[in-house]
Amino acid sequence: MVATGLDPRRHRGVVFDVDGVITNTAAVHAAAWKRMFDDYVAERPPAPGEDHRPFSNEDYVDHVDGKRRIDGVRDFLNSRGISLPLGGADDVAGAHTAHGLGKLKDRYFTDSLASSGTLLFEDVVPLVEALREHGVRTAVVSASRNCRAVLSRAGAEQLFDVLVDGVLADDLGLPGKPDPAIFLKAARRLDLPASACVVVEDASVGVRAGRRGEFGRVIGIARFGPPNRLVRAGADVVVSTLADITVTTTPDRRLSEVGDAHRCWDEIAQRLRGRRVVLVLDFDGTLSPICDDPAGADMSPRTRDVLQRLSRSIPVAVLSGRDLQDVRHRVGLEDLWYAGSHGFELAAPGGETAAHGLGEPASADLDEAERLLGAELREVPGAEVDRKRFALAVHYRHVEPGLIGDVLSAVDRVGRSRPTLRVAHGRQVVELVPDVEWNKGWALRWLLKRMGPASAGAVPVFAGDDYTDENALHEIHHDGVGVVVRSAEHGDRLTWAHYAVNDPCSLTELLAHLASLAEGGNSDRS
Ligand SMILES: O=P(O)(O)OC[C@H]1O[C@H](O[C@H]2O[C@H](CO)[C@@H](O)[C@H](O)[C@H]2O)[C@H](O)[C@@H](O)[C@@H]1O
Repeated sequence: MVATGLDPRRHRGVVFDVDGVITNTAAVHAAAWKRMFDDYVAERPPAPGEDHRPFSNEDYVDHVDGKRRIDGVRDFLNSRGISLPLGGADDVAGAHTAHGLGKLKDRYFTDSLASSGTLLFEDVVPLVEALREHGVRTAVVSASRNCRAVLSRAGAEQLFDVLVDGVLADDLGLPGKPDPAIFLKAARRLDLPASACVVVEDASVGVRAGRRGEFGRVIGIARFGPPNRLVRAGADVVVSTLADITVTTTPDRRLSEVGDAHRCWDEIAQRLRGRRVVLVLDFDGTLSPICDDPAGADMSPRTRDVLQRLSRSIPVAVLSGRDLQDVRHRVGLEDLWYAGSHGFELAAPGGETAAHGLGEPASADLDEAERLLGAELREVPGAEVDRKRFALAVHYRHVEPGLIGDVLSAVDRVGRSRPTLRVAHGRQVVELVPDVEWNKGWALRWLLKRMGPASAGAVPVFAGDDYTDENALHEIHHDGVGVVVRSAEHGDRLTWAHYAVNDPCSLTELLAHLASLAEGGNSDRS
């Protein structure tokens, strides 16, 4: 299991499940279920097709954990071939109906709650305080109708900004997990879109609900067992304690301090071996060496071969600042995913394109900026205006040093005068991009969600060279492997990367090792 980071600039809310995530009550629930089911099946006369073995931990995890009480009764009994009338809310505890058994379980639970010791896990308060310091809002969500009582016993009733519990869910007629309704209600009460919220869950049904609700990130927490079931359910990352979740905004290592990826290959291979891997790569300065003419950039045949080979074993995407069709054409491999304009649009293997729409409102301002800057910079020798669908780049690699300031201020002025645009910088290039919360990091997650089942729960590996790539390196800092391609232009700047290579050629050789690893062959370097 790994540590993971939340970035308050994009994760503006965190929605926690209660039992097993913030309170140590999963075991109390499990014991209450077991006592009720074991007594019931022991008394029930044997019948063909029915399985009367005692209720186990696996039964708790597979059929009951995270669900509404009535769904838990029904799903467990179904799994044993036992059918029971549903009954009604007025049934007495212990009546031989789903409602009656549910009520009995609830009585056992509330009786043991009264005598339980400390309920709040000790890693909860430090994380909630760190989130609050960074302005991240918090919610608790539970299918349990006892949620308020549990929080009160745990002394945590006032800790969170929003509470959505089983009582409210029933009043509103919200379906239980894996339907995401209860999580979406919490996001709405936080005044945030689901994409800006993180779900933290210990139950498979809850992880599935987070995914179905398209939350920004779904963190599984497996406090007492292996992470696999949560990974299978679609968790982006699985931690073993909330202390593994950090709230961070700045990198703390320089390019010179990051380990050479070739020398650290054994360590990288160890992190990736036996795991599913998704590879996302920047293009200019990463796959293709930087050259004087942006139109002349190309990948070596060797790099193309290695990418082709990789794409046979793992999903591979190229995520570029270039226009989508431009980068697709330059790489020229059909089986890859492509994202262009810094991830404002993408193409699946075969070419079907999609855009998430965030760039559209900026289109008219980009057209106007293209017209204005085209006219103004025509007189500046070497300045080159390069329009992509959702960005406008101005290259100044060939502008004499004394005039570069003029180019930068012209772009800055035009950008500032257009409400939908902002300025971004790259290698000898300044760009106007849609002024929305979007960058290569968000684009990387967007890609991963669309790359199909092979990318769900996989370890993301990303390589890039430029400032804009740092957003993607940051995004995967805690659950992936990030490689930066060093360059003299970038001196010794800070980076989120875990490893570095010296140039695109060296990256290609690293990717060749990755291909061997993905093919299951001997990936050790000779
Ligand atoms: O995200 P990327 O794939 O790295 O694209 C970033 C920009 O790359 C290109 O410009 C850079 O590469 C050129 C060719 O080597 C070089 O001449 C230029 O100075 C670099 O900035 C591309 O032309 C831009 O559109 C991309 O935004």
